[in-house]
Amino acid sequence: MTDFPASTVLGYPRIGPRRELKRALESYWDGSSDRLQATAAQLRAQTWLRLRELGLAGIPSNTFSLYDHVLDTAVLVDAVPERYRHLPELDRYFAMARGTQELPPLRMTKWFDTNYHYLVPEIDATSPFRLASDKPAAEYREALALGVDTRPVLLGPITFLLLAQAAPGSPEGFTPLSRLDDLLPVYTAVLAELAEAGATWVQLDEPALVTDLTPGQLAAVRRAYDQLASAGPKILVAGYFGDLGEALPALSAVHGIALDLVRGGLPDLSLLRGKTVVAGVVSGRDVWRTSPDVLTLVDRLRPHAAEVVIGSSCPLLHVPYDVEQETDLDPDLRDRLAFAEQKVREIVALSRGSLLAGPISAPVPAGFGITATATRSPYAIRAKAQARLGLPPVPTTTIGSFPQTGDLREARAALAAGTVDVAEYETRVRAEIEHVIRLQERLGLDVLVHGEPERNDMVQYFAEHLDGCAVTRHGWVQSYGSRCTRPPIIHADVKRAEPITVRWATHAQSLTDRPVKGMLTGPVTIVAWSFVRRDIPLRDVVWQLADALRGEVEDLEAAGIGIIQVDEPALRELLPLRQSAQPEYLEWSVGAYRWATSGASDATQIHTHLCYSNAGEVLAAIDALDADVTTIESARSGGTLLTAPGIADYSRGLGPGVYDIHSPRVPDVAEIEEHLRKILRVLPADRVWANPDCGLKTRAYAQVEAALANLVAAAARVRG
Ligand code: MET
Ligand SMILES: [Zn+2]
Repeated sequence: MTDFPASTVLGYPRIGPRRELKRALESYWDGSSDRLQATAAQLRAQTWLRLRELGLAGIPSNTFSLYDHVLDTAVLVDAVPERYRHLPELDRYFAMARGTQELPPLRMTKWFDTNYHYLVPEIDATSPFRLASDKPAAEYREALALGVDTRPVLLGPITFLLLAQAAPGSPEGFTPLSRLDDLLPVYTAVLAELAEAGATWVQLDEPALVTDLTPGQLAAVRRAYDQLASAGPKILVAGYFGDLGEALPALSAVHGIALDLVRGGLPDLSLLRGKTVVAGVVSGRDVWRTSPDVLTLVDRLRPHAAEVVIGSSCPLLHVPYDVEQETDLDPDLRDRLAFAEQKVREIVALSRGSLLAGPISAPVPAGFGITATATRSPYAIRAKAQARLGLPPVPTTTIGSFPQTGDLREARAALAAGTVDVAEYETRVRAEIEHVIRLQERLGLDVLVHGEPERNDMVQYFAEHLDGCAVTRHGWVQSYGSRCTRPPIIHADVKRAEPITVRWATHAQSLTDRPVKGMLTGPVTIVAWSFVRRDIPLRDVVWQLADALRGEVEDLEAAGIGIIQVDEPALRELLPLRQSAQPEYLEWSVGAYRWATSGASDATQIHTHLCYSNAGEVLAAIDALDADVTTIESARSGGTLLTAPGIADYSRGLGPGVYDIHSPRVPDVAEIEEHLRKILRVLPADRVWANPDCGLKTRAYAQVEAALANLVAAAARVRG
């Protein structure tokens, strides 16, 4: 019995090979174009037809989203909070995604251990679910009209509910998963609609099944899939980013399972009997070529399953489109790479037994590992030495970046195109730094920043200046909505050839008497937001970066910079999905951070910054970082940090963000003041800092000036 196409991917990038979706969204939002839906349809068609042209047999649909697939699912099942309901359809969708001047958006957080962000659905105890959109069936029919019979993809009900949060005001102890039985009829209805439209297989994405589940949650998995398996189409459950473990037996009713064989191992093979198995052997999480050796895994599966299909380990959402566009990359490196398009070719070739071995591992010396232990003097001693900074109670500061203006982007493009030389470009950067310093002085902030105008991106900038890292020109990966990043590729041992940030920081400090914070990106974050070599352990790469940054910290200090921030927003992101692996990770990641920062003298104030944290979850690790001051996202996460157990005992400086920077909305003084007062009820005034949730680079100057003026005013009020 073989009825599933022989090769497939679980999903594909959707931002567009030239970021067409980004452009279409931005011009829709600013009202300059109404081509959004047309562009979206074009991108979908282009993807289906391209995948077919590449010879892929099983082509997915409904992997497209105007903003986020979790948000799409909330809209699909009508899990729309009351406050957005008065808005017409598309405005409502974007209000949930981005907020409006009146309404904050849904909370946003990271999708498992990736750098993709999803919007967190709010589920209450009683609002009925109903099928409120025909997006999956409409996209299925759209593809069919082009002659492509696709496999619709839905976010599975378990992952949807586990990622959701209880709506504000829900009864004590309420969990969204308790609404599963109310939700399943809606899924049954979508599946029936898809069957009716002609779909034979439907893929349900359930990455939450690779995390630790309680017996009650596992029972919910079984209940859900026992029911959905008979809804009409055949069901393929995709559990990616790890091992399905205990969840696999609970999926006994479904027709097919997609296994992530890059992140996870082979499961108990007896559980695959009679099933279609998609062998996810081509990695959707890195950019390295696949070896034909992976076919040995496929051979191990074959005798146990009804059929085995070659596939990607996860949706290809997290890799760029096409390595052929990277004409500037060193050809030896490029030969070792595969982006989405190349991965599809690999999958097709593997399914035909014709994948050739290519250069795979790095032609570089083996990495070195550092495992030094590093400590600074006790905090009390440091705090005394740092009193020289003369800061007021509740000092005001920002997280580092100021708006990246069109001028700056133009200057960078001109530099890349060679129409502006380095000297001219740097003159413009210096002028921008001066502008940012003057603005902060005018606003009355206490600890200033240089604004990061020289950085296109907080990770890429360091990758450009470190040996062993390469950057791409077109390798964009969606981060959220219209936002993309170009993850660098760490392909060899990392070394710092010369100081990276010192001249920008010292220029900024030369312009003012107030302290300027030096600004570095931490080792874990650089690794989390890059594609990393596979031939040495991740921890060794992190430690190599930590050693390079340690040199930079020492150089900044020697150049007279008294406050140095080492950002680790991705610390939690790399936290292994299974609890059993977390302590080891935290030990080496925290150790690397301390190695990077512990060369600083007592009088130098070390800051760190975290976001997307569910900070309560990693409070012990934050504490172990031993930074003098930690600024952290809080407003956007609804202030949950302040109720985290142990928060009152946190003994060093803490700046829970007082407003969300992801939204264009300007917070007023009273709102910020209220946030600060809440913080001050939990923490003593001599440890509290006033700052936004995160950097300001995605905002416009008008918003930033207004918001920071209100921040300074609010801090002044609480000081009194
Ligand atoms: C995602 S964390 C950002 C930190 C960085 N220093 C900034 O302000 O942009
Ligand atoms: Zn941040």
